Amino acid sequence: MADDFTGATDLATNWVARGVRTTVTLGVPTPGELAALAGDGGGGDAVVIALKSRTAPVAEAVGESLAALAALRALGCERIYDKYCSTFDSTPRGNIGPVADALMAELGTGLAVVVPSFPATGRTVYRGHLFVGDQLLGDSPMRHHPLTPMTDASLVRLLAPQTAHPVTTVGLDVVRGDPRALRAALDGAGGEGPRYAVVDAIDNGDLARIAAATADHPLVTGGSGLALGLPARGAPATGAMPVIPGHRAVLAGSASAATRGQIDAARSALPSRLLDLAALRADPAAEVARLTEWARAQWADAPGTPVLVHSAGAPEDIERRTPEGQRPAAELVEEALAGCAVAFAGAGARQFVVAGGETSGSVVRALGVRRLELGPALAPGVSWAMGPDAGGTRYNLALKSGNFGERSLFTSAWKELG
Ligand SMILES: Nc1ncnc2c1ncn2[C@@H]1O[C@H](COP(=O)(O)OP(=O)(O)OP(=O)(O)O)[C@@H](O)[C@H]1O
Ligand SMILES: O=C(O)[C@@H](O)C(=O)CO
Repeated sequence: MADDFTGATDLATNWVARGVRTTVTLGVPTPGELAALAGDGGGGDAVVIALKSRTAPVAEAVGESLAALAALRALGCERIYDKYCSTFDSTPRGNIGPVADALMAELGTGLAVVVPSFPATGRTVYRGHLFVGDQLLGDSPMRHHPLTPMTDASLVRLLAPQTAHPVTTVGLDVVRGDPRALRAALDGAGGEGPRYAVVDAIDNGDLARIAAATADHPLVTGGSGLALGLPARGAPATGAMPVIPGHRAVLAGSASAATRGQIDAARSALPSRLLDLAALRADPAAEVARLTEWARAQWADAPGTPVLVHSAGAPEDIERRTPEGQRPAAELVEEALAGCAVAFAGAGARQFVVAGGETSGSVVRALGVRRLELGPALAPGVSWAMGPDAGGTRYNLALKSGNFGERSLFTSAWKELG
């Protein structure tokens, strides 16, 4: 299970790359959807349930995660991967700790590894500290995140306030040493109550060692990198994803540095609009209608051209304090981009790149898409996918984590769709 929608396709991308046939469900499957998944052979070798729980109230995040666990068990899943952000996005109150505590209790396991490392995207863990490229997490642009500013890099200090269980570390020397010593360090059978082990990993070889040592663990937690540690089961398990013809749009509600770079690179090539927070506060529906008229005009002028709607081209666009008596910008932006998705779909858009996990959650829920099959990969942790809404209208969706992808992604992604 993943705590946001881009995280879900990120994990699925890595499993698919290792030859694991993977289905993504958007939200906890209903009994009917579970029956359909079971009928399709359990959805493949793995199922990822995408939640929108990263910034939800703690009790809601725990409740949704336990519901996801029940659904996965009903499908016969024996090993659970609790996927959170590779930059450990959370607040001192949660939700990473409370969710993992609840999963450990439910699964009756004595130890859960904590492995945010994802070297292909620059996330590495050394001596229990999380790096983003060359910077410690707390010095990286993540310190300015609108919802979960990350101002420390010590995973022990970040996790400890979120859980009553001890948080221990396993150093790179142990990871790279005798596999029996690594297994022993990750043995949760001590009987002293549950604990966490933050495990160092700075390359994919380290992740493979950790994956081997935890192969019989009922629960692992981390970013998606650990999935790359699985032995490959053959060629990447992408099916032949159908390309759904229709207009194209990029909806970027991520304010992360990589997304801002992608917006900057795309603005000279694509027609673009920055969301106007004042106009959204005055009349959100009218603003979405204006954007839709504008998009229609762009598609009429240049069929096949993607339009770009974004909420933060520069750090100054990020509203850090909500004006007295007003709705928070994050809520307005998510609602507006979800509204654009529905209205653009009504105008014939079928291919969307969506940037940001919370944003993707809002957009995909609004479109009513509940299940995705993965297609070609666009970048580490990012793939095209295809999913239908309740009425059977199908979409190609690339749900891009805020900090993932090359600068050119918003213009280059479309090549994969022909
Ligand atoms: N200009 C802005 N001012 C304040 N908040 C904004 C602004 N633009 C976007 N936001 C909000 O910031 C949040 C960004 O979160 P989101 O998860 O979508 O992106 P991200 O954190 O960059 O991506 P990911 O979680 O995949 O790393 C959203 O709730 C969005 O509505
Ligand atoms: O792990 C990551 O960095 C991403 O999948 C993510 O969760 C961003 O929301």
